Amino acid sequence: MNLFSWTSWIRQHARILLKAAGAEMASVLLTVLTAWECTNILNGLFLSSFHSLKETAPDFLVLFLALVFKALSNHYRQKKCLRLATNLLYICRQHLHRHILCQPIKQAGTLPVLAIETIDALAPMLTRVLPELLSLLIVLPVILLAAAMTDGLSALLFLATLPIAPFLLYLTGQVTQNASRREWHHLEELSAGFRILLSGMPVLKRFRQEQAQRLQLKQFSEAFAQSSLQVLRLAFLSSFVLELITTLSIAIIAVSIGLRLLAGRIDFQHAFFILLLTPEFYQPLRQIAAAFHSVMTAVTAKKRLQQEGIFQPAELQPSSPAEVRQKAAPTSISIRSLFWRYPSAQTDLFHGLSAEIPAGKITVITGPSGTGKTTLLKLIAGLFPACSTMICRTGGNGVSYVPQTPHLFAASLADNLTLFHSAPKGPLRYALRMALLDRWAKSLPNGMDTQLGDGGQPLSRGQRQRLGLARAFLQDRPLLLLDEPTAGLDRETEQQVLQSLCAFHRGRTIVIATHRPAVIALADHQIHLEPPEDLPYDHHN
Ligand SMILES: Nc1ncnc2c1ncn2[C@@H]1O[C@H](COP(=O)(O)OP(=O)(O)OP(=O)(O)O)[C@@H](O)[C@H]1O
Repeated sequence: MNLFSWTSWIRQHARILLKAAGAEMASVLLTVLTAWECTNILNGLFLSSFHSLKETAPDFLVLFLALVFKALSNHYRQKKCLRLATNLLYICRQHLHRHILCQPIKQAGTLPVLAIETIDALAPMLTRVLPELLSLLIVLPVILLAAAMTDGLSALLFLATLPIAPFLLYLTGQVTQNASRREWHHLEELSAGFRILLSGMPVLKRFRQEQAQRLQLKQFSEAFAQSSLQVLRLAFLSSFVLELITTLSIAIIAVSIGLRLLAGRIDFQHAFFILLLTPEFYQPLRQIAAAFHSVMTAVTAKKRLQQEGIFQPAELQPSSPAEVRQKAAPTSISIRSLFWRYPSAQTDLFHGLSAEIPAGKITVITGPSGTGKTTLLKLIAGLFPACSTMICRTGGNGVSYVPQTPHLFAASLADNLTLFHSAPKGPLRYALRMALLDRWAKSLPNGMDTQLGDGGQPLSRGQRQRLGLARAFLQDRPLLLLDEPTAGLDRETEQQVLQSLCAFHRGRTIVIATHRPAVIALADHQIHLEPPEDLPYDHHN
């Protein structure tokens, strides 16, 4: 994954990063202003021109405003970084889910760790480290410039002490990497151990062996605890060393200023100004050191996700309905000598099945119950792994599959329709109208924001099916696969749905598994499946 290939990542999030960088720039300029005002006030009150507090009032006002605006810009920058992190986690989870649905993950025991711990570990990288990296890039040059304009020697000392901390970070990073990798490995072992234990619990209980497993689980958790402690120890050590280095650097600069102040080679106002800026200069480095553990964890987590093959760089953008809404050539499908059986079955469901699905036409798959209509649709949709030479798709990419009972989430109607993507209102209304759900949606007290219960409560079976259809209309892909789309509908509603399908099908390929005569009558092409005794068969209409 190129999440941390900075060039592509920065390109994708350029706008939000620019806003965060703008806020950081404002914040550092306000820091310089605050330091200047502080020195001005102290200088005025104790050493020179001002005689009363009243005369310092304008400086106090500027100081107060600078502090307020600095807090606001910090808050704004933090908000932007949080948004980046949320976005990143959303994309990561989306890829993980896609990965799980497309190809089963080899070691199912690692799944909870991947889904929860590994992906969550990426967040602090953006919420804690990214703001500090931004600071590093913006704060350092600005403060260096301010120092150079005030006192050249201090600026030189800043420059000389600066590379020590990153060099140390690099060295500790090398050491910590292995420890962090071990920590993840033990966490995955522990999770897999739990999973196996839970799935085997009925058998273990029957043979009264459940207590015997405690020892192994104990070993797993101890190994994980040890490796976590090792990482924390290293992280603590690296933070301590960096803290020490930055404190020493601050001390060197403070001593140099103090000596020159005593010798009269620098005036109080400038010396105090530099002294106030010095901790600010090293602050981003200290923060990065404090978040060093998060960095190491995020780097290892990223590698772990890459190893699972969950991310491909080009796939990083979420595919929203709007993005998929592209005009592509309708798909044609060629099924050649398809052999297929469910892993748990004794016989082939398809034994040398051949059929053609022409582009831009409505094809129905018919046949007695249990002959594999649903399975064939799933194979075409790519939900089951089948050899690509057996089912060959040409034309536009993108499939919408509407199962017999579409899965509905305990979420708003809009989210159920868009599958949690954002979509403009126009296409949403169009999709609902095409699925004959527009009047019903309008009658709802909260319209599109109405919350549905788990499994789509309180929608009727027909409404659920039509909501599945509305999803497909919204996705607008060149190949539409429908499993019994009118099974729960009365004749009149069925006719209306079929009219919608006819209107929608122009330029798209539609494949419908059905028993209903009205749907069969609509088709341009038919594939009839026979029960397995009649094998082998060939279906060209
Ligand atoms: N997950 C599964 N594991 C094992 N066998 C399955 C699985 N799903 C379906 N089958 C079997 O595969 C055969 C075909 O099922 P499928 O649902 O594709 O048939 P269908 O023609 O769509 O049936 P219907 O018209 O009743 O919907 C059936 O014998 C079914 O029992």
